[in-house]
Amino acid sequence: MLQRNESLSQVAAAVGPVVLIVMDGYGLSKTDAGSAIAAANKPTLDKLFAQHPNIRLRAHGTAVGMPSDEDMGNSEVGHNALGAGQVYAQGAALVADSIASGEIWQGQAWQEIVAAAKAGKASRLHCIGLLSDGNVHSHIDHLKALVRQAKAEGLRSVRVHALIDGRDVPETSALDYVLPFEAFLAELSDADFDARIASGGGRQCITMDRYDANWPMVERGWKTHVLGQGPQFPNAGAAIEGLRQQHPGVIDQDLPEFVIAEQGRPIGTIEDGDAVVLFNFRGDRAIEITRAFEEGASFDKFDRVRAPKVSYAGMLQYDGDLKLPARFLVAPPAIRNTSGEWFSKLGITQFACSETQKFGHVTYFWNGNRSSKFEGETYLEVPSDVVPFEQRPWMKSAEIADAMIAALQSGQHKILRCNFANGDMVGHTGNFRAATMSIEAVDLALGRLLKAVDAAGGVALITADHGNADEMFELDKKSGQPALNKDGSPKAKTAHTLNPVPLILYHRIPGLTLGLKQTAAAGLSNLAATTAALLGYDKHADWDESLLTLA
Ligand SMILES: O=C(O)[C@H](O)COP(=O)(O)O
Ligand SMILES: [Mn+2]
Ligand SMILES: [Mn+2]
Repeated sequence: MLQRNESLSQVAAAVGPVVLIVMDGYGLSKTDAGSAIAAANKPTLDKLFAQHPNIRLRAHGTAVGMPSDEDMGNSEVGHNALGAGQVYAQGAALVADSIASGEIWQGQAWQEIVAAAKAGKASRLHCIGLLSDGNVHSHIDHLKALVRQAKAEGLRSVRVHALIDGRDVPETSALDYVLPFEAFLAELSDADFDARIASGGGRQCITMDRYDANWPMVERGWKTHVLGQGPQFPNAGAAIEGLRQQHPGVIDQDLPEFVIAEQGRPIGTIEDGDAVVLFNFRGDRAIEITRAFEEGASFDKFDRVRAPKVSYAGMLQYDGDLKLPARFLVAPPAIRNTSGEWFSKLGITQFACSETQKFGHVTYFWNGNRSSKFEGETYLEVPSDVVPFEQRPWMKSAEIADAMIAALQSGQHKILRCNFANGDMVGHTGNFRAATMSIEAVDLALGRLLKAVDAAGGVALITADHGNADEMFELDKKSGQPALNKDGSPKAKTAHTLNPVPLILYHRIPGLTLGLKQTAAAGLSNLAATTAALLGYDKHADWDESLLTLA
């Protein structure tokens, strides 16, 4: 149980609602070079930083449960840490460890996959997933381990369905992964074992939709991977080169689908009796394609044309409540005692809001990858546009602000949380000007929202889950200046950054002076206890400490 803290009782008595605002993709860069945040006109944020207590939080690497401090943060691990108040070894680390110890191969799930593939006509394993070392959704080393083990187990054939990244890694780096990987498969192949890439496409074009935003993307992936429909190429390297020629200027994540074929016949359609592993470990973008494989005749999201009877496994279980998928190779982190759960147990009402693209971030990820609500929680999803976000950099920031303001005015919620997707979603497009506008849109929304916080006598904690818009250009490691393309233009960066994020404490409650303490370890996981402190409670024993200070 969370205990009341007497020394905080005056604070709690003075504080109305507590508003938690996540500016997705808003990092604090060391330099203004290439920062869309530095370039943005953002009077509200400027004032917040100048006039209100603010500190830096660690939002990457081991501070959020990633294997190493070379790993950038991401929305899953960031929102898990924010909501759970603690840091768990995350999917990336759990899978790497399980492979290193060999435990993954001893597990029942893998054994069943091997047995099923062997029993099938083609002795074939399909591996679908994101082909990069981004370590956000997947890691190519995990895929290589799967292929090696498939051979060691005596399977005769592996087909890889490669989603092209360019979003968690440099924007046109596809061939840096595809070519060595095709060489790796060729080297492993022999008279008894045949491993090849069979299909693929840009991750923002096929298969990896999330939060039911765009099912036609998943349908396109299904047609590509399962039915073998799409433009044909002799191998994936040729596919990338060919598609780039056909679609000049299109970056990797947006490349259309491709199918590898011999004499006009796709080499790796998915058939009855095959085994399929989705080697992504992160859940949000893995759930829809998993449903397409696992659901029976009631599946109504698109016409599958043919639903092969396969043995399917996820690298992890993506949703523990929905048991999706039923079979998984590595157990996900068992995230317990989240702030959502404990505040709910205390009868504290909670409101969570974002637009579709980040809706699951403030609900499912926030609550430890749990898809059902805790008692006293109210969720509101603002439907996202289905467009390239560089065309609408304001996204739904105004509507989210409207919804939060209405929720504050209703007086029904004690804790309200929201996510502004802009800095991240527009940051991922690599479009500097649009990213600058995206930050300006957040600033405008924030200005309105904070007025409502004042009117309600509330306190706002404003933070982010990781950086993105803070570095829109690849920076030269030595000079710190933007790296240049051959034509002298700066090299766009689409991935997250390793920068810390802000935590700003905002309120205008008369007579109340609060501060934030900057500690060396201060990170996203300190937010839950800080929120509890504002409400007059000691933290849960599992949570990292509160950063609130009293004057
Ligand atoms: O899925 C994505 O869009 C990127 O891989 C990571 O972005 P997110 O972690 O901010 O969602
Ligand atoms: Mn994010
Ligand atoms: Mn992102």
